[in-house]
Amino acid sequence: MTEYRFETFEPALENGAPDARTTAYMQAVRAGFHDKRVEGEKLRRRTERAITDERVFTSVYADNAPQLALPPEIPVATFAHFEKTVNVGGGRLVPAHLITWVTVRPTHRRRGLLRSMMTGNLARAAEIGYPFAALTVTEGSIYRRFGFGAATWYNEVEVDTRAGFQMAVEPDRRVEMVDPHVLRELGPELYDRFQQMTPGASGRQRVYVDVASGDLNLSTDEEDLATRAALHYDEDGQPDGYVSYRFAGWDVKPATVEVLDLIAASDAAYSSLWAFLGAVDLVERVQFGYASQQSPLPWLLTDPRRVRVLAQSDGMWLRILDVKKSLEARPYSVEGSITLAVHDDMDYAEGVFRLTSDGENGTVERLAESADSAEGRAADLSLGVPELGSLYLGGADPVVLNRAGRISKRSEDAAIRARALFLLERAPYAPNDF
Ligand SMILES: CC(=O)SCCNC(=O)CCNC(=O)[C@H](O)C(C)(C)COP(=O)(O)OP(=O)(O)OC[C@H]1O[C@@H](n2cnc3c(N)ncnc32)[C@H](O)[C@@H]1OP(=O)(O)O
Repeated sequence: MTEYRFETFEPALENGAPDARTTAYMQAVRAGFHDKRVEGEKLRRRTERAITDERVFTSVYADNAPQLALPPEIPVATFAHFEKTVNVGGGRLVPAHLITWVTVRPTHRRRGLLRSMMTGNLARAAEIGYPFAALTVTEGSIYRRFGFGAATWYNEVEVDTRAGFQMAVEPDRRVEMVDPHVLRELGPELYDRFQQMTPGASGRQRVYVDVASGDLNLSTDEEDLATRAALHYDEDGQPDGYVSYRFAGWDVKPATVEVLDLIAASDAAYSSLWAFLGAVDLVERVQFGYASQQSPLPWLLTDPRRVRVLAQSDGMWLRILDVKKSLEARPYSVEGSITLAVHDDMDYAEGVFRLTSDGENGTVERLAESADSAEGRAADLSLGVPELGSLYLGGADPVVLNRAGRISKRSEDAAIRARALFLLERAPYAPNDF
């Protein structure tokens, strides 16, 4: 039987190049996601970004490799975690444990390596005291078993900008084109303002700035000279939003602009940036992969049918580790109280909890250790920890989850009361993966 060795470490550069352990890890991740090998300067830059994001790597090594097989220094499985804040509503930014770069080599899959890495990692996150962990997924069927539930969603949209594109309410159009490099500094500043006003938005990794500013084309790993950018200015002449985009090429029909990033720290910026995109000549279509599901976009246009949703995707999945901390961290906008019986196979969130809101803050009292107790049987709602993750930012509707049999209610109006309690000022949205 293969023996496995687990090692957790920080990526590092040595004499300007990633050290051997980091290089081997990065190559294993690339292989796990079917990406080309990267070497030299490109590998150094990728490693630098991981260091900037303060990612912590876990590698799993197999103890033996037959002749000609990949050498034992190349991990057979990888995992990474890092900390970023997540807006849990009302501009409250909570440090969260983010998980990424989970791969297992095909010849070692389904032997429990993901399970080992995940259970060990979540245990450490809970011990440190994170209220929740989060990840974005390649497949929707993997992470529920570890207690994660989808909590934010986004749409891939395309907008028909041919003749006749018209704004329903004329925006201020205080938009100017800029050298995309200005976003190296300005992009993160504007993103911070956007994050502050957007429930579900998490601190973003370095790669998003590099793409928005044209420093990185993800397909070539090189600078992208096709990147263009525009800023919106507020009444005082200060930037409060940007769009970064590229023309898809003359071979693409209809002529298309691909939005790389669109970050608006005001509604005026949002509508003026779309008005700008709709006015780019020789272009018939604008595509954006990370549009909010409940954005004002269709309402901005005289013809809402010009916005077509090409795909819907779940974004961030949450794993509540501490029910009391999580529910008390977020704000509430209505007064009320509800009891929740939460089932958690991994035990972190198991129990019966009473959430009471004064219309602003919530307090949580733990009524019983087990959801299968008498208190649990009397609770208003009974649900699994993944469903609690989905409800947490107000993104999933408890009435719908109840209809799907994913949560059960003990009192007639419990799901409707939960809906009102959990709703935040905006639908949760994060314009990125991690
Ligand atoms: C946060 C992120 O990084 S998302 C990226 C995830 N990675 C990828 O998609 C890369 C390609 N896939 C892989 O590398 C691997 O197949 C992984 C990481 C998804 C799974 O790794 P494995 O070591 O095979 O998983 P492991 O053996 O620990 O399985 C644990 C459980 O998950 C289940 N499982 C594993 N992969 C999948 C899957 N793709 N779909 C559904 N269930 C899965 C297993 O059946 C097992 O179920 P059980 O608890 O009922 O026994």
